[in-house]
Amino acid sequence: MNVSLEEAVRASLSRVIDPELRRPVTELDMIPAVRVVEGDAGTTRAEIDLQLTIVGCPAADRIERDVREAAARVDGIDEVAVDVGVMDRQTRDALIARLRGGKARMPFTPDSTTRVIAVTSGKGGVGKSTITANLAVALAAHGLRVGLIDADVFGFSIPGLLGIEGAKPTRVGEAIMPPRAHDVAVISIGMFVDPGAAVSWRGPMLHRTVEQFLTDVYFGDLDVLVIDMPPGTGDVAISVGQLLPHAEVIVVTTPQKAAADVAERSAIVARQTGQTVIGVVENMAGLTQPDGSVLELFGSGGGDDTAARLDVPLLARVPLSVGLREGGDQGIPIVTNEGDAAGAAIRELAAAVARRGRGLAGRPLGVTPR
Ligand SMILES: Nc1ncnc2c1ncn2[C@@H]1O[C@H](COP(=O)(O)OP(=O)(O)OP(=O)(O)O)[C@@H](O)[C@H]1O
Repeated sequence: MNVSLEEAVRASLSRVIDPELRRPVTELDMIPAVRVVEGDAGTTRAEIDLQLTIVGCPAADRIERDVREAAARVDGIDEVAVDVGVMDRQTRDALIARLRGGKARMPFTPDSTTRVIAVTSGKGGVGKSTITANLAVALAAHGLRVGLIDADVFGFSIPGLLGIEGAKPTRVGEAIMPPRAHDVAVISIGMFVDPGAAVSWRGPMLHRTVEQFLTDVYFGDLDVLVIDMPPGTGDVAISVGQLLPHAEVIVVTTPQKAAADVAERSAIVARQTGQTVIGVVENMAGLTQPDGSVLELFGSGGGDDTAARLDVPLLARVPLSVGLREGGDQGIPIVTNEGDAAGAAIRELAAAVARRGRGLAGRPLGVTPR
């Protein structure tokens, strides 16, 4: 037994990160034992016990490979043997409880450090989900830890927009591990229902689903949680309002006057629940043609009009863009493409949102009563 080499192997393993839990495997009770022994022909062999959180862990191969490589990098280690097993239930439950800080309750409370940004619209088809998916990816590109909840239960489209259609969350005990795409942890009702199935739930079921997404999904520590709201002012909007009264709301509208009218209503519902409307995004704004003229397919003025009526800033004007639409169809967010004007507008939106920081809305002020 070589104690200092064992310590060196452990130190190297502490840099192996579980891709789902986003923590070092050594902090996750996944490495119960490291032994350094003399191998055949006088070599020095590291023997590592690796305990995965669940049977059939989708990241198993990657974790095992990373563990093997990390141990092999240690000076003085000639061979590595990894014995892969699975945690017993007690260890797993204790781990999940520890990760959640002992909290079985919703972590996104007003006093948490995670900003919640709900993206809403008055009516469907204005590009709310496309803007939300791109905004989340652009915020992650700023180095923020970002989660995304697709609360558009009846019209979920986020998995497709991010190129993870068919991805399933992993269950670790009671906790649900969200799939990741473009550095964003994503959960959607689309991951739980059969492909092509229509969701036709009533209010209490919708409320429970939103609650479960907020409570049972393990997002880890997030800087920002972005929520793709269903269009309009229905049950989900009210549930999110009750569960997340401190959320900041972005209203998406088109330049059309009729869209601006209904957009205002969704903002009013948000305000009634105590949420703060931080601004408006005008989507499908004028498209610059090759000859330099601007095609205003949906008219103009809807964004400014909505912002003025709500007394909030117009945060971005996102032009009509073939690239944005194609990117959505292909699951490649346009913000990853430097050349597109719509992508640039959403990146600027993300920069403005990131700059804004978290306001005091719904937050305990920490004033000591006298
Ligand atoms: N700026 C844009 N330029 C071109 N096409 C766009 C733009 N924004 C969105 N689209 C397209 O418009 C359609 C509707 O977009 P999206 O699904 O994001 O709308 P939505 O408001 O979320 O709708 P719903 O709430 O009904 O799900 C999609 O096909 C999308 O690719």
